[in-house]
Amino acid sequence: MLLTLQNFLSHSVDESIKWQSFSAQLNADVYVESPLEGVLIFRPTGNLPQQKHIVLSSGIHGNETAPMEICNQLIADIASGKLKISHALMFIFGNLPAIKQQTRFIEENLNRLFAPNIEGDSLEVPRAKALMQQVSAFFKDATGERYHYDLHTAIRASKNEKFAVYPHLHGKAHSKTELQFMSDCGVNTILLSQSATTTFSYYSSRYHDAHAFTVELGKVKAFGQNNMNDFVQADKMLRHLIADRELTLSAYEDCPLEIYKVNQVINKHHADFKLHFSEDTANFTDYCAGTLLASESGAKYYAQQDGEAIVFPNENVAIGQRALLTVVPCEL
Ligand SMILES: O=C(O)CCC(=O)N[C@@H](CCC(=O)O)C(=O)O
Ligand SMILES: [Zn+2]
Repeated sequence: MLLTLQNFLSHSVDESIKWQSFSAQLNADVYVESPLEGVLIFRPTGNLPQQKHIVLSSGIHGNETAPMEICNQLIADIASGKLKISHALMFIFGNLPAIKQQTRFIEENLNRLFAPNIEGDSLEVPRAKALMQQVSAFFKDATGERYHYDLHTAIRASKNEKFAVYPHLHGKAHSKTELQFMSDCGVNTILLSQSATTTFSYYSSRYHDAHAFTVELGKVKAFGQNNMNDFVQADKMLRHLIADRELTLSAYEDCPLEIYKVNQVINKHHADFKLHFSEDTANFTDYCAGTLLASESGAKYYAQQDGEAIVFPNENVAIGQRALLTVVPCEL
């Protein structure tokens, strides 16, 4: 089992290994179980009061490698005893066939399928259902706070290299502590979503009352091409979160946060959907009010305010899906 945990990612995508669930006492302090392919749970031995329940997911998009490499190393270090744990932890490698093929998804974007009543024929639908079941079971008995950081990397370069989407909270207050944690991870730009979505982080936030974020740690690169120095701060803070009962964070006033709110969610309705800026335009490039950003049969989409910036532009998404977000600076 130790061998498996030294490279759980490889184990999860190795077609020559017939996957089997397992559970075992890892050492005197840690119990480990793998209830589903690509899913691993560590629990501290003994009933620690107020322990956190923390989900770290990566590979929800199969080509976003840096977060998987970070999580794989965290797992290996817990397995070897180098990294102690103070909380219940669930690691998820999301879209295993897509990870094997080094592609964003196989048939459908997994990160649009996290809705309790999701139905569909794609390869990704049963995986989304199984992951929602796992997360529900994990959070079910949590007495302390719940957390879910869904770790990604973005297709485009970004003016603000690391950023996080804070799912819509339906009137609940945003957590300043969570923003301090993000900032200490090197994630200084936060997008406040203004509507319900079917992303994994929204699912955990909405249905499990977890502190949840989609965290964009940089730009997509192939396995082995990531410069792990780019993730030192995030890695350090994740280790601190995992190992210590309480977090020590920078004061909110000292966090160099840039907060934006989503202004427009622009979905693609027709095959001729077209962006009106170049392919190498970085996320957070901003425009003057009235600039044409995108068009398709029967519709033109403009910047509505000076300083409105683009995020996640992608004209190749499936019809009906989000092709562009626009964001504007705001206060919390
Ligand atoms: O760079 C891109 O265009 C996409 C990067 C990515 O996968 N982003 C997530 C964001 C999810 C959210 O809005 O919370 C996604 O599109 O699924
Ligand atoms: Zn992604």
